[in-house]
Amino acid sequence: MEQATPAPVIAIVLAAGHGVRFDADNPKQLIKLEGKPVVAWSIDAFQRNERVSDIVIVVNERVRPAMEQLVEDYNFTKVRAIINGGAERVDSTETALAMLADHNVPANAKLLFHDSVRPFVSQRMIDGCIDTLGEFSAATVACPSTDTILMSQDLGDRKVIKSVPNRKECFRVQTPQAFRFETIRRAYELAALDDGFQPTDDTRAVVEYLPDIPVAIVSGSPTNLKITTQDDLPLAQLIAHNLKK
Ligand SMILES: Nc1ccn([C@@H]2O[C@H](COP(=O)(O)OP(=O)(O)OP(=O)(O)O)[C@@H](O)[C@H]2O)c(=O)n1
Ligand SMILES: C[C@](O)(CO)[C@H](O)COP(=O)(O)O
Repeated sequence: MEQATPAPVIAIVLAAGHGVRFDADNPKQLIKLEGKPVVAWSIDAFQRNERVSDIVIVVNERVRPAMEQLVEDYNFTKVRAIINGGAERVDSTETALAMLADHNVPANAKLLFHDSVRPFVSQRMIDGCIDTLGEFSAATVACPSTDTILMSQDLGDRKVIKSVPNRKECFRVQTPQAFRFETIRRAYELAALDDGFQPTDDTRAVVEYLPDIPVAIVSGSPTNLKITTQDDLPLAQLIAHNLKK
């Protein structure tokens, strides 16, 4: 009997941002933690996972030379392509989707989109995303919110509270965000018809444009932090130090 070919598992590491909130003159994806660039920590997690078959890195022109060099230096053998992203995160995702379609990646491929600046993604989270795509066609890593979240609105020049969602139902979204290729491609096709679409993550495209598709939550961790501003550095350095020990 013919065996069905297993779906490829492709990690897409988004590293085309300019890090304006961190320091636009010092790309945060390349700063070193315990001597290793932030993006190399991220790529390494997917390189080490035996179920991940391929890695695509999305870059901008400024970081490209350093990225090409570190892929060689760290012997990241699963990296199949380093492609140019776009102006916003959503544009970088779209570029990756177009490239995968051009390469005839099958519709059932499992795609894991990851922020290059979340260097401490764990094997448990990566495996959790891959497993969850056996049951759901969309999933995201997220962490229960320990703070109560406020929805705000403008009142003149002040922000005031509009509503207070139940904290027990609030999560802080992280990455990886995982999808069957056909699902995320369809969501982005629909989103492309909407001029106002400017989400900060990929799950939102599914939530808004494919409302019948549930997006499963995979348990995240506060250590899977995103390096966004300089304030995140001391904690990132501490985590890196403890992981290296
Ligand atoms: N056009 C963009 C914008 C962001 N990203 C990536 O998406 C992740 C999101 O993190 P974020 O903190 O928003 O990164 P930046 O966009 O670089 O930061 P800023 O908004 O401060 O400029 C990062 O790994 C970033 O490199 C991307 O690939 N393409
Ligand atoms: C995708 C994300 O990491 C989820 O927390 C985040 O939304 C992307 O970064 P940004 O700071 O919101 O642009």
